[in-house]
Amino acid sequence: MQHQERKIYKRILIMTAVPMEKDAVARGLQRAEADGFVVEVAGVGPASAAASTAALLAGRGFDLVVSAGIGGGYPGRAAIGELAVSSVIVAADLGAETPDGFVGVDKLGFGSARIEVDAELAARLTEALCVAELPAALGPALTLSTVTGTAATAERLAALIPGAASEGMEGFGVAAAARHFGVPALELRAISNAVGPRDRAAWRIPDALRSLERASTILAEVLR
Ligand SMILES: O=C(O)c1cccc(C(=O)CC[C@H]2O[C@@H](n3cnc4c(=O)[nH]cnc43)[C@H](O)[C@@H]2O)c1
Repeated sequence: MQHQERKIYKRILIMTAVPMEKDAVARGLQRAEADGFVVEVAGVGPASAAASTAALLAGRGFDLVVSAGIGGGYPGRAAIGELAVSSVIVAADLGAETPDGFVGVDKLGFGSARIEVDAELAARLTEALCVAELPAALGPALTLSTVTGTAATAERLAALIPGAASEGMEGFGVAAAARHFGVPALELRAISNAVGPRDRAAWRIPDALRSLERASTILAEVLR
């Protein structure tokens, strides 16, 4: 097996989209009696997330940024109430629509829609969550500006990004800001809904916030 270097992170910025996610993360960190963490609200969507994260990273000495919140889970990969840890963060709608379908920026040749994460940390966090009886999937975390609301789009995205585990609206924005400052990023989603046909009544936001709180305790323990 290839040896993966274990990096030590001491100053960690956690970006959530909304205050209720920030509060859940803060409760989890408090239970772990963690220090070195700052939790902030980024706003909803990749642009707001990137701008807020960049403003916080400028000159503040953070060495890891985590995008955390509730999210959609891809069927068969992450169920409601479970967790999803990013193996890579992907801007899934960054590209061009053509008569033959969607073409991503990588293929178009103007940048990349993928931001790599610290693979060793992602694997270690996923394992620690599972050991704590918080089922967690390790896989691509997709960022979209529009929440997926049809089976056709969910199937297209799952085929486009094999192994897609979660969907959110901020991860790539947070990670793009982190990359700009040379800081590694990770995404952690607590699943509130299945990615697929829109069924707002089936969303389980309180359950996902409870999972996010528990996962934040484990995140602090893993980073300690
Ligand atoms: O449509 C509604 O009534 C509604 C009410 C509350 C929240 C929403 C959202 O769309 C929340 C977006 C927010 O949550 C994340 N999120 C949660 N599930 C997903 C998803 O399946 N796909 C993308 N994003 C999701 C997202 O990161 C935002 O921060 C709607």
